[in-house]
Amino acid sequence: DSGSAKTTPEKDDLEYLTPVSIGTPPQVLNLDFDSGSSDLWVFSSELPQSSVSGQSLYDPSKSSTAEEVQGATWNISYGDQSSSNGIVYRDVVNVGGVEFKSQAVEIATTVSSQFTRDTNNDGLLGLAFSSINTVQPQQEKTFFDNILSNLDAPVWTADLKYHAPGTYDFGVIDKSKYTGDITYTDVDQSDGFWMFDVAGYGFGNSTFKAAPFKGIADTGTTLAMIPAEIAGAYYRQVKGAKLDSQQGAYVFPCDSVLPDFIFGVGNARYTIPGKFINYSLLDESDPTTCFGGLQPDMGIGFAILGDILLKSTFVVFDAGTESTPRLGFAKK
Ligand SMILES: NCc1ccc(-c2ccco2)nc1
Repeated sequence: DSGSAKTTPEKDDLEYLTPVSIGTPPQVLNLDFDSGSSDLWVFSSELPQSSVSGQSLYDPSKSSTAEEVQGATWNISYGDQSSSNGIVYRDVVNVGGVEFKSQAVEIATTVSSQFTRDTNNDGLLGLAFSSINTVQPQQEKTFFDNILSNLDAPVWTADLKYHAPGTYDFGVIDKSKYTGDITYTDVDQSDGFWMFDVAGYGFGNSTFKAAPFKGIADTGTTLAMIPAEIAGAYYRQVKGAKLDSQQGAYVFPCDSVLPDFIFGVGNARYTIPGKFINYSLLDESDPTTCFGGLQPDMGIGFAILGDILLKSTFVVFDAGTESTPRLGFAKK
């Protein structure tokens, strides 16, 4: 098998939403594919109306193939302090033409206010490792893990774009989506993430610094959270940039010309255009102050390489054959 699904950015590329068919007859929900977590959860008919504001709801009672997983529950909280929890069904799930007949579909009975406010996001589809799936008492597998043995190649790929739709592919590496060679690097899955070594960085007129740091490839995070000293050095190149202590984030005059940011994978070098790093207005009411796409990580011990970085490349998430997973990066 192989398949391809179009993914569409919300405003400012806050997140990318991908249609997923669930159940019989198919109920289509737009999910946030998240390589930083491992639960497939959806807004559901079991939520109180006060928690729903326009989202599409999965209703298992309307699916002839839905079966409740008796006694199973789930409960997840994310780095942005959002959270959700509920109970578990199994049902047919189809992503871009690739189908799994008994995927754990975790239906939300509670969602935090951030999710309620995010009106186009109908839930998340986790693509990190199944070892951090939150279902109890028996952990469930991710969609990728479930379909892996049926895929023509043990991979999924992300081709995210700046302010434009992109694609998530499963089981195939589409040569039309990148240029040059793919540079692969080993993944340490011990924390359940796609964690790898960034070989170093560079920006503006500074030369590339071979100072490696660990990071996770996280399609479900908007920005790139990098070591604080690197973020500080980058914004010192931007006239008028400052660390907004209230936000704990760098802001700068919106008319700033931001330097490109270079990151290394192995011997390869990739460029995040400065344009991508001029992420958005800090506040709709102040058109002069903008918010950076590169921000300091919160000292959690690794960088979080989210969409700001990923959208500048074509990324291969490779489960590997002798189960040694790896990440591939290519220019595009
Ligand atoms: N990194 C996973 C993730 C994705 C989306 C969200 C989210 C959307 C609206 C509110 O919170 N939170 C965490």
